[in-house]
Amino acid sequence: MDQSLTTALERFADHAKILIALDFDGCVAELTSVAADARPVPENARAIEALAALDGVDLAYVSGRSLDTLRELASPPEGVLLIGSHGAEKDLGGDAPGLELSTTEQMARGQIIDTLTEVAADAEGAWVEHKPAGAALHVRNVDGEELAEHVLEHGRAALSLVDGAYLKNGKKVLESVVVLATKGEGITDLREHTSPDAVLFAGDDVTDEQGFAVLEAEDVGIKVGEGDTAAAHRIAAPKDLAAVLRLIADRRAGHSQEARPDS
Ligand SMILES: O=P(O)(O)OC[C@H]1O[C@H](O[C@H]2O[C@H](CO)[C@@H](O)[C@H](O)[C@H]2O)[C@H](O)[C@@H](O)[C@@H]1O
Repeated sequence: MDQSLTTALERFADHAKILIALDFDGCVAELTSVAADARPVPENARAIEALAALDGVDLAYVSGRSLDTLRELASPPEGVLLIGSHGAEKDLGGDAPGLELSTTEQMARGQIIDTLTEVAADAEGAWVEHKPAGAALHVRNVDGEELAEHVLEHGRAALSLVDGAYLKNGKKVLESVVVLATKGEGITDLREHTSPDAVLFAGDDVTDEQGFAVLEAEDVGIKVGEGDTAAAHRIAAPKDLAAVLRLIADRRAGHSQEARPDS
């Protein structure tokens, strides 16, 4: 870990109340060719469990996955807050109703699924994930970069004819949703809900940039992997996240036996 990240994490860990918000795929879990096979890297899962047990720490997943899928794949410890569907779904621990689509949105979602299913039928390896607010066209298993990009382009063109379909690009995936929401809005909701002194957000994909965009001076943004980013810090891969989380947990556990510096 480079010194600037270590210094930022130590400063972050010393705040009395912190929020740690984590993307799932490509951040807590390695990317997999079968989307349903994604699971937290075991060291990351252990570090998340350790943090969840500490006072003054709120943990959250901020993911493009649906809430149901996120719960199943991530198996978050009790009390972890969940933002799903790129901000369109929330579980902040209360009785708030789940995502409810209007009749128009339901029709648009149906058209998105039909449109992407037709596109995928033309390309071996492509498949469509049905999601609460839309659908995702996956091309990770399409043979060849050029063909995969062509399938995504076909999807974008076909979706341009669907009223109310908003597009989100990701890693080997084109998502289309009927509810406009972002991870930035999700992180802002989490900040309002938990009132932390500082927020850490880590993510690997294009949609995570909207999360980094809402971070403030005391916050820490960590990009996982390669690519342009607004995050101030970077780690190479999901397996490197555990060291980040452990540093925070160890420093806070150490301080809990003495007075916390800023409390
Ligand atoms: O915001 P995230 O938690 O990172 O979720 C983003 C999307 O992740 C999933 O797709 C990605 O991960 C798959 C498993 O590693 C991989 O096969 C796929 O190519 C990636 O795009 C998920 O299937 C989507 O629904 C999420 O929106």
